[in-house]
Amino acid sequence: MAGIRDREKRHFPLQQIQDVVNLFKDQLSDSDEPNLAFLSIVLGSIEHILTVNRAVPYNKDASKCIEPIFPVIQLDTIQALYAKFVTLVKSSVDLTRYPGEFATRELVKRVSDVIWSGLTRAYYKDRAHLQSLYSFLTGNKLDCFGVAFGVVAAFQVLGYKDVHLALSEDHAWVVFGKDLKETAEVTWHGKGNEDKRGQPITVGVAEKNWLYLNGQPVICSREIEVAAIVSAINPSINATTDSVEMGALQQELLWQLYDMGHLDKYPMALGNLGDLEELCPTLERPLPVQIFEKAIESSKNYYNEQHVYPYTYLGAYHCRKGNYREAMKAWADAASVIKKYNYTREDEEIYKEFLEIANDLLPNMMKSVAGENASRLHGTSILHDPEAYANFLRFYDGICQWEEDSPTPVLHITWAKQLVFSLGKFDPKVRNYIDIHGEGEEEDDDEEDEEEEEEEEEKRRDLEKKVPQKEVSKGRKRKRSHKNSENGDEYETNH
Ligand SMILES: CC1(C)CN=C(N2CCN(c3ncnc4sc(CC(F)F)cc34)CC2)S1
Repeated sequence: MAGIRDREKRHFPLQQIQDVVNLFKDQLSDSDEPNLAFLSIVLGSIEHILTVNRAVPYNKDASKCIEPIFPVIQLDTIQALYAKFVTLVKSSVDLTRYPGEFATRELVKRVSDVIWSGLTRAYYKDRAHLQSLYSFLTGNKLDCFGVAFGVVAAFQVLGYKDVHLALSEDHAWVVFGKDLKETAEVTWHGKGNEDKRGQPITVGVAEKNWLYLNGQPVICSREIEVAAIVSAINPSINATTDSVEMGALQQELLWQLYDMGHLDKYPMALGNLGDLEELCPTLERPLPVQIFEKAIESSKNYYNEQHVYPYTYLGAYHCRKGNYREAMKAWADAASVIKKYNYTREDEEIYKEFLEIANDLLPNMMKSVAGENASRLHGTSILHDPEAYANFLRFYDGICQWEEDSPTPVLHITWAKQLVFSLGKFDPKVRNYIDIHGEGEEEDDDEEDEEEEEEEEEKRRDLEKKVPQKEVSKGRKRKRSHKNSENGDEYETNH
C-alpha cells in the first residue's frame, strides 16, 4: 500500500465537513484502493475532538454552551499516526516467510496477534469511541469491531488484496485466500467467551446460528470496509447528548457512499442512515421508511433474508412515530426471520432486542391504544384489526419456533405474563376474522380435500358442542420447566 501521497495531502488541513466528504470521495473514486488505516485515523481524530476531548469555546454567557466549530485537522498529526501504524505492522511481520500472493491462516493469526498485543491489558470493552485506529494508536484500546478492522487495515499496509472484513449483526471476522474461500476469527465476542482467534468459521458453526447469520454475513470490499468505519462513527458525547457536527459528517459520508452504491449490500449501514434522516432530514433525499425498506430489500436480494435488524430498525421507527399497525408487521417479519435460527448463549444482543419488543414496546403500545377512546369506539384501532392480530400471533409464533430445538431456552414467566397482557387487549371479535393454518399446510384446492375439510369442520363443531364454551385445544399440552434466565428460578409453565 502506497503511503500518504499528494492525493491525500492536498485535502489538508481539513477545516469543515465538506473537506472530509471531498477526501472520502477522492479516496473512493481513486483507481487505487481507499487507504483504510489513513481514513480510520482521520475519522477517529475528528470524533475524538468533537466527542471525547471537546475544547468547547464558551461565549460570555457561560450557560449557553455553543457547538464547537469544526476542528482543524492538520496533515502532520495524521501522518505521524499513520507512520506509527505502518512501522508497527511492517516491523512485526517478516514477509519473506510468507512468499505467496494470498494470506495464509498462520499469517492472519500473526497479524491478529500484532493488533491484540498492542492493546492495554484491561479496559471497558463496550465503551464508545474505541472503534478506530486513532483509538488504537493513541490509547491502545479497540472494541471487538475495531480489532477486526485493524487486522484488515494491517493486511492492506502489507500489500495483500485478499483479506477482507466479514460482518454479522453482532460479530466481525475476516475472509481471505483465493476466491475468499477461507475464514478466520481475529477478535473476541461478547463477555466471558474464550476468543477463538485463528479458527475458521465452519458450516457447522454458522448453520442456524444468528451470530454468523447462517452463512450470510456482509463480505466487505474495500469500499464497504470504508462504509463500515463511517457506519461505526459514534457521535455521542454522553448518554444524552450527540455532537451535531459528528452526526452531520456521518450522514454526509453515508449519502456519499449510498450514491456510489456502496451501501447496496450493507443493510445495517442503510438502517443507520435511516435513523440519522429521522433526526435530521436531508432535503430531496428518500424518507426514513424508504431507506429502511431498501435495507430489507438488500437482505432479501443478497442475504437470503437471513438478517433481522432491517425489520427491527423499521419496527422501532414506526413505534416511535405511533404507527402501531406497521410496527406490529415489522416485528412479525423480524420474528419470521429469527424463527429459522437456534438460540445459543452468544446471541444475547438479539435476545435483548426481542425481549424489549415483547415485554416493553408491545405492552406499552397496547396500553396506549386501549386508552385512546376515539379509535376504540370507532373500531379503527389495532385492537379491532384482524391484520394486526395476525401479525401479533405471527410475532409470538416466530419466537416460540426460535426457541424450539435451541440449546438455550428463550421464554420465561415474564414473556408469558406480557403475552397474556397484550393478547387480552385485542377485542375478542377480532378472532373471528383470521384463518390460522399450521406451518407448511397448503391451501388445498381439489375436491376431496374440500370434503375432508368439511369433515374436519363437522368434527370441530361436534366437539365444540360437547365442550361447553371452552377453546377447543388445537395443540398438545407440553410441560416444560426451565431456568428463568433473570434470576435462575426453576418453575413450571404449560404451553
Ligand atoms: C435496530 C438496532 C437495534 C438499532 N441499531 C443497531 N445496530 C446494529 C449494529 N450496528 C452496526 N452497524 C453497522 N455495521 C455493523 S457491523 C456490527 C457487528 C460488529 F461486531 F462488527 C454491527 C454493526 C449499528 C447499530 S440494530
